[in-house]
Amino acid sequence: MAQYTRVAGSVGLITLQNPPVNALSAMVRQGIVDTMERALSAPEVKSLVICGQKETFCGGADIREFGTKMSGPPLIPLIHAIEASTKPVVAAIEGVALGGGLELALGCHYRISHSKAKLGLPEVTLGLLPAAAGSQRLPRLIGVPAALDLITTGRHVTAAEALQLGIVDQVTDHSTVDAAVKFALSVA
Ligand SMILES: CC/C=C\CC(=O)SCCNC(=O)CCNC(=O)[C@H](O)C(C)(C)COP(=O)(O)OP(=O)(O)OC[C@H]1O[C@@H](n2cnc3c(N)ncnc32)[C@H](O)[C@@H]1OP(=O)(O)O
Repeated sequence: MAQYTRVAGSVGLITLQNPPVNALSAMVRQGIVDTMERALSAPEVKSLVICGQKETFCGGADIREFGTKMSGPPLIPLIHAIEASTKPVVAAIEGVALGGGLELALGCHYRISHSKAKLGLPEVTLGLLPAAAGSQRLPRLIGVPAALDLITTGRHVTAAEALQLGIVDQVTDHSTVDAAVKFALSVA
């Protein structure tokens, strides 16, 4: 699921909650849809931050649901709705942003990463390609050669490399959520 709180007066904070890596289960996807709707319809909320609980952003699709019947809202329109949000959305990336987790972050307008975070599109290691528009958003953000490298190798990049490539906008050694909330206030 996803928890919604309002912080710093005008920032809607959406926290993904699905231990151990906040994977995008049906309940988490539904939680994102519900909390986004709540934040977008609240006039006092001017910008949003999406983070994961327990210092991990998101490990991607929930591998425990592989081979089960699809339920809950699909990921592609959900990420599109975030991208289309009239209120700026900032991803606060700690731990990992992998697969669908990075695709979710790529749909946000800005990404702030902790210095120890790892980001990547490891779908190829499962015999898949990024299917939630990561294969379009990543090349748009960092160019085709760098995106092709990440998509075809599935390698994880450090926060420092992600900053150098242009995947993230800022890296912090301190509280990523605090940095993302400050950033969200500045772009509201
Ligand atoms: C439309 C399609 C959208 C998206 C496609 C995808 O997202 S494909 C999936 C992409 N994600 C991955 O491939 C991530 C796979 N996981 C890892 O690489 C590592 O587990 C990770 C996250 C780097 C953590 O590594 P670490 O060595 O720290 O721990 P460990 O591998 O032992 O994992 C800890 C527990 O987390 C569980 N877990 C990991 N990933 C997922 C996941 N995606 N969904 C559900 N659960 C996940 C793992 O099973 C361990 O559980 P445990 O009960 O402790 O054994």
